[in-house]
Amino acid sequence: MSLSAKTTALILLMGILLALSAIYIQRSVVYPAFHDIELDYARNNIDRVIRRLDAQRETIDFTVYDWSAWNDTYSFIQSGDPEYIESNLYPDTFLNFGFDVALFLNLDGEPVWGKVFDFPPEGGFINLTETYLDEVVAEIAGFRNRIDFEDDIDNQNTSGIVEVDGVPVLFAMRPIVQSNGVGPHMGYVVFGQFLDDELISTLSEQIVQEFSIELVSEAEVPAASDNYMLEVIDRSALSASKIYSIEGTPSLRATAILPRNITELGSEITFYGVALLVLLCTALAATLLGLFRWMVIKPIMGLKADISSISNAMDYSLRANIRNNDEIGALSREFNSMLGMIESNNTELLRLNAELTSKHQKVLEVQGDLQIANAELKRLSEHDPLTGLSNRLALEKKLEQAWEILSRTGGPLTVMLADIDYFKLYNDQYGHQAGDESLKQVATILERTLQRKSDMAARYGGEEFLLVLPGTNVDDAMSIAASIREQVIGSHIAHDGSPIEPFLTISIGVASVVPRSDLTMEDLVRAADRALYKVKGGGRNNFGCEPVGSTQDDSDKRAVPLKLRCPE
Ligand SMILES: Nc1nc2c(ncn2[C@@H]2O[C@H](COP(=O)(O)OP(=O)(O)OP(=O)(O)O)[C@@H](O)[C@H]2O)c(=O)[nH]1
Repeated sequence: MSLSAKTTALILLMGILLALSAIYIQRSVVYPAFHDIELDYARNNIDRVIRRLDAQRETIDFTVYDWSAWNDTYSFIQSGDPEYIESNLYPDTFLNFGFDVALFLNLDGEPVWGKVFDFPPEGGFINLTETYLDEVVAEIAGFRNRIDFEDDIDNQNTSGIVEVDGVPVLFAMRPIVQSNGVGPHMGYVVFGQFLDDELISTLSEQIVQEFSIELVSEAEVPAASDNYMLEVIDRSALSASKIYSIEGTPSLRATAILPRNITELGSEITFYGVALLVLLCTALAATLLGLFRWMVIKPIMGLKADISSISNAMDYSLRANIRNNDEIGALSREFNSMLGMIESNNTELLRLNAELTSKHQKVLEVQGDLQIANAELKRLSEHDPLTGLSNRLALEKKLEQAWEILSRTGGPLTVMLADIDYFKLYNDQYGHQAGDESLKQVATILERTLQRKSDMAARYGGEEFLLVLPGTNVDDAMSIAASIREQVIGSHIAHDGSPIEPFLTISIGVASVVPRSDLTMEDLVRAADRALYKVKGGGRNNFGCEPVGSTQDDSDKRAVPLKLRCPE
């Protein structure tokens, strides 16, 4: 995985973690905070509704207070004078005060006068007295007992809500006293108002908060100490309810449906906040990545390209071109410094190598000289310096070798011992140096006559030569001996002192055998020597053969293979 990919993955991971953290904080901190504000707002609103209902109750109570402490009312409750009603309580009076119910009760709770009206929105009024008066009187009459006549006159009142044909009626009751506020109490004034949809709508408009009401009995009242009931309906609405109690008696449940503006606002803030955060993170990540690529990746790739080209060219005089004044630049400088060291080491190595090559060349030359010298030494150690033929040392090795091989293969081994006749006389007559020259001439003849590579001509003694012919049988050897004799004669090397011919002659003794364990090389050479001796004794300038035996005396007795028998 490249550095760039790793960095991208890391930045992405950090971005995701940041966004998740932001979402988590929004959910666990911001949302709950907004929700709490929303609940407080809901409580405040439903409290406003309750306060408005109570204000409505107080308004009715003030009016009742006004009418109950009025001498005309005091007289009316006792006399029942219709003049009082006609003068004061016509339907418009109800409308002006906003009342639907007006009752004047005697001390026993029976109505002296009472009316129930309904005022529809389209105008006019509906008289519901006959329909509901008895029911209203029956519902309200029991409230008289709540008035404490021992209390201050201002506190001698009661109010509440009763249900009339399913509609809540908010009312206030006070005892009727004289205008100066003293008794005795002559009866009760009750004014009431239908809490119908129209009135609730009017109250809602006044407090700019829609709400609804429903009657509750004490049994229905929830146990919650603050009587609030807050319930989330959905994402956009919240229901807030509260019990409206009058004089400690639960009477109504007011409910307001509130829009969840705060939550929606919080949701929007969260959404746009997270979106902005993600956007900023993305922009920041892209910027960081671009900077990282420009400041780190690009110089690294440049350094890598330089290293690759230097490595491929194997030219350590080249240098990396990154000149940054940072860690990568430092790396480049270190690399260049290393290249400098490699270059100087390389130069030194090349110099040492050239030196070694030169020394090696010299060693080779010396080796060549040594080989030549060795070869010359070998040649000198194995050859006679005068004639160039093999010397006795080489001859003995050759004989041993041939004897061993032929003893295994069963082939014949033939030797010839050649000796120049009357050579002492030659030296005496022509000088030692001329003798040396004639020796060389004879050696050349011998060497030229031998045809096989395995044959060898060696200088055996002063003017004596031994020829080794492995694998050559005695007949062929005799032919070779004849050839040598003739060639020596044919050379016409003047030898005036020779008693037999006026030129140089040679005598040759031949011996041949298939090597066996009961014979030795010495036996073979001795046989050739005997043959030579016989030739010398027989007049020289000739060749002859002798069979191989351990001694001269028993040589004739020794059985010799037929094919190796010397010719008669
Ligand atoms: N010039 C020369 N003479 C040599 C060399 N080696 C040996 N001689 C001589 O060869 C002669 C050999 O003589 P002898 O052994 O008496 O034999 P011969 O005179 O050849 O007589 P026969 O062998 O019996 O025919 C000696 O006089 C040696 O001095 C050599 O390297 N150069």
